[in-house]
Amino acid sequence: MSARFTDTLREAARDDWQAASGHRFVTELGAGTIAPRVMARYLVQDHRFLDAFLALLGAAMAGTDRFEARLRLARFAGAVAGEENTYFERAFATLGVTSETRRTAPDSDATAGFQAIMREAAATRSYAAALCVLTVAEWLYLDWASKAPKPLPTSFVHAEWITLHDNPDFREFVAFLRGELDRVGPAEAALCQFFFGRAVALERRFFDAAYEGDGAAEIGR
Ligand SMILES: Cc1ncc(CO)c(N)n1
Repeated sequence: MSARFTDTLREAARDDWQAASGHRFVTELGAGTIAPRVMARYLVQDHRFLDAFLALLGAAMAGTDRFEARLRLARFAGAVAGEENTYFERAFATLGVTSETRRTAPDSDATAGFQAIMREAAATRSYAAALCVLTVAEWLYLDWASKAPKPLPTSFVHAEWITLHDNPDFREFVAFLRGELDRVGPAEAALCQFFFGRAVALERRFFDAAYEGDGAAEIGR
């Protein structure tokens, strides 16, 4: 039995994948022990990630060769723009993150790296390249979220960040992305390896960044 294309991509990025999905951030989130300033710093950066992510979804939507795929991507974009975005607003209010902080906190290197790779993937006009970055982002989050200990932590700030990435619709969307990448990726295998591997490394750095910046970038308490 030959391995799926997406399994091959993940295997090639194995070290960074495991470091990200087993990151301290994930462990502390699942236990509900994460420091509020770490969670706040992460969410401020992730809200910016979401902006670039939506733009990349748009590129995939434009680039796909199938109507069914365009519909699926569009439905997901609706969920991200809707319920996921309101989570951020409620979490910022609960954590006491002001609009001033959200506006003025500098981009972390990982955030800037994600914005750059997403723009780069969109600029290739390759559906496969866009799919690689989207697949890493969603599959890796499903991976750690589905392993979170039960019962979930009591604060919605923690619990909802887990359930947003571990629910039947999200699971089905990851299966869709993988199926699409298995279908169109092999024709552009080298390009896919290039984007997939860098995106996994950025996921790891993105979690690292939540624990850095106890200086000028410090927010919260
Ligand atoms: C950095 C990052 N990767 C993946 C996801 C899942 O969409 C997210 N919200 N943030």
